Amino acid sequence: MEIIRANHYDDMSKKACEQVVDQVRHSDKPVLGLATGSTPEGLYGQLIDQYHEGNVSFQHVTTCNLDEYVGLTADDPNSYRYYMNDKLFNHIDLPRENAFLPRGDAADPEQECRDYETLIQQAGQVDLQILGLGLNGHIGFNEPGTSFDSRTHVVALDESTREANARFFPTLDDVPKRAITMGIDTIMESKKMVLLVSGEKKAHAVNQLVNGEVTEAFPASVLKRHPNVVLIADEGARSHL
Ligand SMILES: O=P(O)(O)OC[C@H]1O[C@](O)(CO)[C@@H](O)[C@@H]1O
Repeated sequence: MEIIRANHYDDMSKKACEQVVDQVRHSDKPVLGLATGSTPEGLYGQLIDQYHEGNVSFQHVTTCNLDEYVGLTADDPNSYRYYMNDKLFNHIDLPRENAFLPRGDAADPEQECRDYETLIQQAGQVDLQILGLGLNGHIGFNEPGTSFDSRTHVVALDESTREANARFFPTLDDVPKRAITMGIDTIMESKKMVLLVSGEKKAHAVNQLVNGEVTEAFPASVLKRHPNVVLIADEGARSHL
């Protein structure tokens, strides 16, 4: 795993933006795997700036997001579809029909998982996957204990994850209890991964990732088995290394 040392959050976002722009410029039909949460917001802001400055176009890009809450519709402000529209898709020239997330309001979430797997295969596999890191080592919504062989599936969210994400909802009770997430094996099929981590509160998780063993108890540790992973971590996130 290559570690790129960023000074601070904006620097991390800039360095991640360079990776994405490079990928988009040098592929005919790039497939980007995208993530939500607070961490990639700066990256998305930088991508919008690059687009407005005429440095990159997304007309030939397909995107597949990692996850979505079960039960939320696309127009629910807490859905990840809404987040992606608001933070990125509404501001760039990505054809909307090329922007995929699992449908949180699908009548049959299990079937939606199977359909999403098919969709990723049809898109032609993810060239570059953006990842954030949960405090407990989760990637996507793959919580500790998730099999490394997992494909896209419905998960029951850890209480700690619901609490961490409660800041986006009116109350903790409003945070959905289930989500659809790409599985770990699905994520590992990406050709390249860029893991973004910022801030001292993630320093413990970064240390466990870099120096700990590969174990299903810490899902992100699986990334050490992938040949092409870049960790972009700012000073706070690296403070326990
Ligand atoms: O970037 P944040 O908000 O710290 O979240 C880290 C990870 O947790 C999730 O938000 C899920 O809880 C992921 O989507 C994200 O990658």
